[in-house]
Amino acid sequence: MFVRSLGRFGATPRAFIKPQLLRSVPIGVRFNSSQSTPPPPPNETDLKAKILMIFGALAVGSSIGAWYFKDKEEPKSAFEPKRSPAFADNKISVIFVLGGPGAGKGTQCAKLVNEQGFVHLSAGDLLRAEQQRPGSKYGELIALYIKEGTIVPQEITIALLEQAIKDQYSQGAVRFLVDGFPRKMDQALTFEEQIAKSSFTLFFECPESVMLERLLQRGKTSGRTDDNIESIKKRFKTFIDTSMPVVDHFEKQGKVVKVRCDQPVDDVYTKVKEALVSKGIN
Ligand SMILES: Nc1ncnc2c1ncn2[C@@H]1O[C@H](COP(=O)(O)OP(=O)(O)O)[C@@H](O)[C@H]1O
Ligand SMILES: O=c1ccn([C@@H]2O[C@H](COP(=O)(O)OP(=O)(O)O)[C@@H](O)[C@H]2O)c(=O)[nH]1
Repeated sequence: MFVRSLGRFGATPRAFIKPQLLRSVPIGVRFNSSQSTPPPPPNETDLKAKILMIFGALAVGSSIGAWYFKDKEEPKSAFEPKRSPAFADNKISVIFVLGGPGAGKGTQCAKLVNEQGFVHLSAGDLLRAEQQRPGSKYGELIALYIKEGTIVPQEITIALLEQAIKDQYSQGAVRFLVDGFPRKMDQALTFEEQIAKSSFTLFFECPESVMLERLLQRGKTSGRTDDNIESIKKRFKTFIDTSMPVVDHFEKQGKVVKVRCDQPVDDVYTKVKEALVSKGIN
């Protein structure tokens, strides 16, 4: 109500200025060039008094308006628009895949794609592709966030994911593994509100020492700007401080299945399949 009042009165005080008041302002610049001599300068005390009168009228007008409208609601449409996700009513199923950097999310997702017909969307891959897309206005920004191991503003990542899901959906895909996302609470809430509810989160638990070793190893060939010790330390910190609260959030809803991943790839995969079965996915 307060904000609405400001919008109504604060932005349009002119509605309360009487036209005759405007006309009576002795504006010195309003000088008729047909006059041979400029009119005498207005008396200063007179000028001040009139300016004060205008401000007074404005204040009184605003107060009267505010009082008049104070109990009146803005007219409501008969049909209040309902905010619902782009993919409501279980049109698609989305599994979030989370875990620390280097936990093996991408590796396991790739196996699920081959064997179970999921579409794998890695938020990190989408961001890296956007970063490299010629003409992207977000390229530099994304590069900076990735190197620093921080989370790219959600608007960018969610727009990329939404586009990718829509593209795939139009080709018939309905089962999605959304890998490395959501990494921050705002992303989790926005995605579920605007795109689709997640079925559950597959969370990979892995000791930091194992992840560090894997990332350093990956860094020898990945060409990634963040697979180096400085960036890795920052990524670990972001994971604990910013991403773990997301896992806790979904856990409270009973929507997390955890899998330990400090074992050989195929052993981890066996447990991944068991985890999916426990959630009704075969
Ligand atoms: N279970 C595993 N055992 C050993 N190495 C693994 C395992 N899973 C993944 N890796 C390797 O560790 C690195 C990180 O895996 P990746 O799937 O890219 O992790 P994430 O997507 O979580 O960052 C890759 O080089 C991958 O080959
Ligand atoms: O939703 C996301 C996912 C990824 N990233 C950025 O992309 C980087 C790499 O993420 P990716 O999932 O590719 O790699 P991982 O850290 O899991 O190995 C992260 O550190 C973030 O800087 C992001 O900002 N938002």
